[in-house]
Amino acid sequence: MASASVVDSQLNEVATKVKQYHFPVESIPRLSYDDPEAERLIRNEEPVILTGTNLVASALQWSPEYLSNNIGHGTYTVYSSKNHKFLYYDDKKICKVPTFTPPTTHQDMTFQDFLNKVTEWKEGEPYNYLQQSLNDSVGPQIVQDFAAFNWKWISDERAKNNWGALTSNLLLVGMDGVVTPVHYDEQQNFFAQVHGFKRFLLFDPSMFGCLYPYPVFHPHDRQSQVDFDNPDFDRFPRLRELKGRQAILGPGDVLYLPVYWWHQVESVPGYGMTVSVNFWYKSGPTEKIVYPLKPHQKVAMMRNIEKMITEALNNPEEVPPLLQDMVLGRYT
Ligand SMILES: C[C@@H](CC(=O)O)C(=O)C(=O)O
Ligand SMILES: [Zn+2]
Repeated sequence: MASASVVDSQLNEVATKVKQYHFPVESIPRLSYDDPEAERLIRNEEPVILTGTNLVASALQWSPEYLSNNIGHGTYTVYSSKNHKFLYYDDKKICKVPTFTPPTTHQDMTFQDFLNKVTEWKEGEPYNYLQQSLNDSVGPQIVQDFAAFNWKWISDERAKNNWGALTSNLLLVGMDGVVTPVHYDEQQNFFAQVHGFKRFLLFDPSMFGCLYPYPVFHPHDRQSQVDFDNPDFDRFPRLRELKGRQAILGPGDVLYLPVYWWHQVESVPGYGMTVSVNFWYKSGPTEKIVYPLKPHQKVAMMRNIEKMITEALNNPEEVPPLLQDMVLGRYT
């Protein structure tokens, strides 16, 4: 397990290697977990990298090899993609878009089979990304490591910020260079980096108009239609206004990723496989409506309006003309 100073020097090196895109990025603050400023940012639903939480200190030994030797012989969901991008889709919504073709496939396999696929991988073959909620199928050593997470710290954070229940811990084991393209989630997230380095690109909820998410009824709901590697400024002109934030995480780092914040997550190419564990929490109730509404509240409102219109029309194809009739030439 690398010391904090080794991780810091590696982070500086990684920062020089990550891909630059068309938009400017500013760094997310990197603060000790007990810094009052860190607490203020979390309270204010702004992202912050936390050091020293020891949230997953017991998992810093979770190299892919350690996991292969200790996770047991249960099966785990492994996604495969023809390229390094893993664009999420909700298979329950495919029925709404008959022409939809899933960009990835997935199958359940043992961790050992997954690791064999990765070690035997050759250029041109599909990329693989293990993404599985941690459950009781893991071996006793992993259970012991999981139980030793700093649950007191994270439970105190949940209570202090009045969040809802922990919904899941996703174990993420990625090949070198895999990317989860830009999207937002509807849960609060403490994202713990365990092995290897990940670069997050973050965009605050007010950037909704620059990131052109798929319609809510689409299988790619919550995902941006934009491809940062091939930005289509004709189709998505407000992409030019995009301003991003960046967080580079090394082993032991925890990123507070606020609900509705857009993020793209990259396993930094050339730094090997990555292992992460996220902690998704239901967001808390809105204590009191304060005007003007915050951008993420407007996103939630837009989602509800889209859902209501789609349901009322009972035909996704009628949604675009109705919304255009409502807006074009009247509000534009
Ligand atoms: C799955 C993860 C992305 C990644 O680590 O590839 C993510 O989007 C999240 O934790 O909200
Ligand atoms: Zn996410």
